[in-house]
Amino acid sequence: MIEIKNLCKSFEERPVLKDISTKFEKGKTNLIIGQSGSGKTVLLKSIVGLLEIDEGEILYNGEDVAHFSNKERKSLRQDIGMVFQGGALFDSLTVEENVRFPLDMFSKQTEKEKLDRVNFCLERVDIKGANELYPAEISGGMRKRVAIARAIVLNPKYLFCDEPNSGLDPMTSILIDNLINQITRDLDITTIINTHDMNSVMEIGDNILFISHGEKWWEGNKNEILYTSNEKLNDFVFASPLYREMRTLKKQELKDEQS
Ligand SMILES: Nc1ncnc2c1ncn2[C@@H]1O[C@H](COP(=O)(O)OP(=O)(O)OP(=O)(O)O)[C@@H](O)[C@H]1O
Repeated sequence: MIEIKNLCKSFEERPVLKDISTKFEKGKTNLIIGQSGSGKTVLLKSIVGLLEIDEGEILYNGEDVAHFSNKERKSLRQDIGMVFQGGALFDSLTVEENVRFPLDMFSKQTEKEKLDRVNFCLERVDIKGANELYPAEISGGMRKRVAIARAIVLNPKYLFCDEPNSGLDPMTSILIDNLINQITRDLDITTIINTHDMNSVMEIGDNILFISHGEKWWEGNKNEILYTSNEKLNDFVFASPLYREMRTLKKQELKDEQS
């Protein structure tokens, strides 16, 4: 589990995150949503330690990272898998080399063990026979799968994904969402996803944090969001007639399940 307490972050005295507290639970898909520029990426980067915070606490399994020794920080870094916006694969490396990269950096496994692990992870994300291909030779959806395989190759406890569906068609987005959701449960890890995708919100949001202008406005799960009276959140999530329609259908589905 990851907990943040009273987190504040400014850039040149311009506050970007204002006193945010929340918990991201283990074995659950935690989503951060909010308008463009609301502070989602800054929050994610602060949690993984890519940005220094001004105030507050970031606790991994109850331990404040501010008090970690260098050794503990290094160990935490290896427990973190990241799927960056756009995938961020190395263009000059093959699919296999991309996924093996963290193993080459951090593990002392033999070549055979590394190859077995790479193939296991590629199979886990449903990619077979693409080991020798380069990122430019595969589709956007496959590149996301490779990025996920690379993110889980070191068996992380925490998985961070920044806009994993950006640039994907709706069908592929659903497949990627389901894959991340399933991996989160199978590996029992803490997953945090930044997203704009309202379909993700309604399908895989075990825990949803809504931020606006750097402030926490709402949190809850994918069922609770259907019934929220929070005006700002409603305007953001159910702005389009399509999503309002989807909300009606989902509410009916929930009623049917309960009766
Ligand atoms: N390194 C930086 N220096 C100065 N300002 C920054 C920096 N990084 C982010 N910001 C500012 O912080 C605010 C929040 O940015 P952030 O990237 O977190 O938004 P976001 O919610 O992730 O947006 P999007 O959905 O478009 O990716 C923006 O106003 C941005 O300009």
